[in-house]
Amino acid sequence: MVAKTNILFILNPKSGKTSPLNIPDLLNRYLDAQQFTYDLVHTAYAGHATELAQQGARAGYPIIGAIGGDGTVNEVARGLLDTETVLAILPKGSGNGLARHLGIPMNIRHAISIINEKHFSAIDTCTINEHPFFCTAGIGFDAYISSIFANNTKRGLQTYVRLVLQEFSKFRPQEAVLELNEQQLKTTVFVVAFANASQYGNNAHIAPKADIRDGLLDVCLIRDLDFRKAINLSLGMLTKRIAAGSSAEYFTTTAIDVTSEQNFKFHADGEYVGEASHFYVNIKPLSLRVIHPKGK
Ligand SMILES: Nc1ncnc2c1ncn2[C@@H]1O[C@H](COP(=O)(O)OP(=O)(O)OP(=O)(O)O)[C@@H](O)[C@H]1O
Repeated sequence: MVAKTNILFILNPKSGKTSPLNIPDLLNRYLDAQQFTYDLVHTAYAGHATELAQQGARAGYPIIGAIGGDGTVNEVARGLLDTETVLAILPKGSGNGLARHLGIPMNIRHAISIINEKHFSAIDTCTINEHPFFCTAGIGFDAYISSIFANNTKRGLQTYVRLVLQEFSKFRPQEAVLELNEQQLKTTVFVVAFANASQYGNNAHIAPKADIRDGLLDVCLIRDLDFRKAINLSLGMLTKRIAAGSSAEYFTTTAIDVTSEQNFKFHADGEYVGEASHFYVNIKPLSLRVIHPKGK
């Protein structure tokens, strides 16, 4: 008899919608019991998922599943960097940027069926000032919104859109110097987005051409925006046509430095990290194994 693969699932009970999904029931019904057994643990605090993932990898689980949103996926994935352990994602957040990029279904039952197929490949991973990210990081307006969002009791897309509309007119772009590909660019910055995957989540494609296995960061620079351009840009993100407009400029690189006189707020995978006046963002090619549908 072939030994079954034991999966450790790490569930963030705080992520996603208020109506709780019965995860054990879904796993018992839809995870292929011929192939797999599983253990399920809950996170007890922010950051716990990284500790649990590291412990799980050391204990020899060949697959560790993150059940939550992008914050949870980030925490689990950073615990699996430089290990052989394969990440699985059961999306339960509101954004689910990495899952969407990889073609993982938003429906948990269907996402479990992707695990049953056991198809995985390696993807690139990135860091911003030593903070790992897997989907996108950024400085400027998107990070400013994530800093307010972090203190908000309500999460989800509606809250996010409300905050964007409320804060847009208050936000002031800042000067910065970008250094990449042996060139310097002194510019006003509304947003610089560093994209490993194409989207922020919620199918908002900030860098539609980003390829998660090409060893390159896609850098999106938005120098300044008025309200009319912001509406066009938002529509462009949702239709993957942002690059056709004039507000966003794109560069590809393996590493980028950003310096400024004033601090910028920054986020990694949508979670607010803090402020800094110097950023170093780089990419580590094919450094994380992830389960995803074949052909994605
Ligand atoms: N038990 C816990 N109690 C409080 N916070 C937690 C707990 N476990 C994890 N967290 C934190 O919850 C935050 C949000 O998690 P996550 O991003 O997965 O969900 P979400 O915000 O609902 O999804 P999305 O980012 O897709 O909108 C993360 O920053 C994580 O550190």
